[in-house]
Amino acid sequence: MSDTQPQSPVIIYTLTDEAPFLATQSLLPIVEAFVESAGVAVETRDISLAGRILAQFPDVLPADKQVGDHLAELGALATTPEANIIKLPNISASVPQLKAAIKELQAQGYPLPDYVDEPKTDAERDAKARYNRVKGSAVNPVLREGNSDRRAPLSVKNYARKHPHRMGAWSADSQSHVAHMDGGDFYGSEQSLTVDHATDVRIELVGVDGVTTVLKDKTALTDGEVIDAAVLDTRALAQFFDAQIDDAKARGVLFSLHLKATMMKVSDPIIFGVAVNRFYAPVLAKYDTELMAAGLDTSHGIGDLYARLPSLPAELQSNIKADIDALYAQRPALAMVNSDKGITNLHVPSDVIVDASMPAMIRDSGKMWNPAGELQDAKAVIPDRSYAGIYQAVIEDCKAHGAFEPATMGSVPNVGLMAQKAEEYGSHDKTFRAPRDGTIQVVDTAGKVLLQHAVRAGDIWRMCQTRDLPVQDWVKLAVSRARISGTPAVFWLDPQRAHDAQLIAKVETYLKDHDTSGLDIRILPPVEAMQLSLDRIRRGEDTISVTGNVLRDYLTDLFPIMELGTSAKMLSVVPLMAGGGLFETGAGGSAPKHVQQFEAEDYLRWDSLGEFLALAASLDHVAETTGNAKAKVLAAALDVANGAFLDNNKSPSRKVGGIDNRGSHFYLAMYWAQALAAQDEDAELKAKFAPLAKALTENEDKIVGELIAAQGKSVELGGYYHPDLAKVSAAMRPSATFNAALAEV
Ligand SMILES: NC(=O)C1=CN([C@@H]2O[C@H](COP(=O)(O)OP(=O)(O)OC[C@H]3O[C@@H](n4cnc5c(N)ncnc54)[C@H](OP(=O)(O)O)[C@@H]3O)[C@@H](O)[C@H]2O)C=CC1
Ligand SMILES: O=C(O)CCC(=O)C(=O)O
Ligand SMILES: [Mg+2]
Repeated sequence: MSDTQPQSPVIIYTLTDEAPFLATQSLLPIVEAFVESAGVAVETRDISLAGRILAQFPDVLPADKQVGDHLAELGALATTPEANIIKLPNISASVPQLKAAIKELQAQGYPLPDYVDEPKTDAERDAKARYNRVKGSAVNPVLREGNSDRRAPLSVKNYARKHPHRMGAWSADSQSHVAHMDGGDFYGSEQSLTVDHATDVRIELVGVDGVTTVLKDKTALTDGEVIDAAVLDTRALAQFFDAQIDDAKARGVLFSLHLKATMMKVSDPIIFGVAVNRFYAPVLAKYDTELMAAGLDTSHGIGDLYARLPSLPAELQSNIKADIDALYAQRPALAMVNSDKGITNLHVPSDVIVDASMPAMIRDSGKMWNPAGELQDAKAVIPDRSYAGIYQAVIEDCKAHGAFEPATMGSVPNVGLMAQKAEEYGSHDKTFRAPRDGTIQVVDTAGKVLLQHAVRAGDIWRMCQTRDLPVQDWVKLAVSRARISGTPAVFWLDPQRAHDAQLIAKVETYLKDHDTSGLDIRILPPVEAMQLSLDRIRRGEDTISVTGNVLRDYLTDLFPIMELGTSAKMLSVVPLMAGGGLFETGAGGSAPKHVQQFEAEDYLRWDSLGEFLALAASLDHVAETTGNAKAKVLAAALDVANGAFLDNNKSPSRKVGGIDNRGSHFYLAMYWAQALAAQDEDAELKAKFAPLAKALTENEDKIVGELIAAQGKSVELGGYYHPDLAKVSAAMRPSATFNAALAEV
């Protein structure tokens, strides 16, 4: 870049999946029309599941069907000061989702290889290895080169207080509870240490048979990083599930399993599979030979059994189905994902994801849907003790004091340790299912054993890394948020946990690097931190939660869902350690059920407020880092527009006939143009947007009429994972009047 020809700042807007992707086809043309007036370029990059799959096969696809590896490109960009990325939620694919996406792409004429569960040839192994790269949470860890700052902006919090969402009432005799193991879990077996110099380690299994197998030959450790390892005893896990199945039956509550099989893509599908194996044990044992021959893999859910049934003789199929139905009569009822369609909690591992599923249960009086389509008390099974206790604390608090009140409750923003694949969410390449009995050990280049566990075949062992610079950055961010907001900040760390004990030492050291005078900064074990935060929100007081990567994920759905009704309304900023900015939109997912509704009735319920907030933060970042005064004016006007959007309650309503996502985008554009026309800081922008403000204001009824007239019929998008762009764009921009007004800018 030369001094004479400065490149214009670039905002990267990501193209993802499902509801946020659909919404983008309506919002992006608006964003472009506004942002380019500040000399800021908006570019897109495709990080959708389909895009990520295609990017793995440049050698297989014909030239006209090849796509670049946009994720790798953005991952590199995130480590530079120029990064300014708006990241929408994307699918973290389970294997059933991955297979469905591959099938769809093949049907569209992409000559992709199949995903073979048990590859036999080199070509099959190569294809599976490539597919594994896009499986699970494959995007966020690559882009998150910084820690996270998630909170409800004041305007959003005020809106929620003024228009409180409905919270299900809680009764003191609710039977709902959390069940976890008492031993044999990761929590109980964790070992941890801080390495005092950079080194490489090897992970190996020394078998009781005397044979040593290298599980991962090299992992680079940096000076001062914390490493830990833990093992989950899968036999203890199976016994635990058996006991919980019996207990749920005895108490007459739903059996419900809450894991993060998407993000914890190696460990949690195995745990999920053990639960499926135990719940359906009598049927799986009876037909073991046939089901194994059919290729059943229960870590993909009982849905995998139904998917494989067609390959069996008709009579066998109906016998298996009848036996499963008979088993349901003896088992506790399962919590349902979709009771109309008979989709249970154990069908697909990506349907029930703990960060969103537990808050939804707490919001609904501690109940979940039963097979009859009614709400019922549930046993929430969260096997590992590391984080299960926090949910039990919330349940007990609701039983004692009733549901939380959005109109009066305080807020719990979060500062989360996330950078450089911190903690469990970076452990996938170091997670193994023990192939044989023996000892798994972590050995450095000098031959010293740093960590070791005795394992039995089938146990799940994992190692995590937490680098030092991210910890320093996290402590700094926590102090800065506490200072700016004047709010107490609590580090949720458990001295009984080996890993947390190492972090506590670091936090105590690095807090001394900052001026903390007058600040209330504490370190508390998670359950106590939860209780303190709950007591305070009931009094209307705010408390910053400063947490590791997993609690960051859990708490930033839990508190927003209680406070705001949804995590879509969160501001979610990742100040990148290299100086760039990553602006995530909301804290939730991609809401697949919204797509189903759109296809059925041309109505998109997705709320893009998270995108609006991210865009304002991204423009602010442009202004701060490049001195672009027009970007500053645009950002300030967008803030005003977001306020008007909330005050006038223009979020999508839930049903056909109200304004949906597209209508909400029109209102954002109108308020933004009005705010630009009303400001006097930049005459050029004022002149440019005054005509748009006038056109949109005068045509409000006409445009809303056109947008509502489009609703109420089915829509065909030419694909689910890889829809036809022209069809989506046409469906998402049905108002000719609005489109024409935008085109004038
Ligand atoms: N950052 C990312 O990339 C993330 C991606 N995911 C992915 O999203 C998918 C679904 O995950 P799940 O755990 O079910 O989480 P979701 O957040 O998608 O679902 C929970 C519920 O949150 C509400 N919700 C979330 N965002 C919005 C929005 N913008 N507008 C309106 N409602 C919203 C809806 O609830 P209601 O109907 O009650 O209003 C939704 O059904 C998975 O594929 C997962 O991998 C998940 C989390 C983060
Ligand atoms: O990456 C994912 O799969 C989910 C991310 C998530 O839930 C979060 O960051 O809150
Ligand atoms: Mg989350």
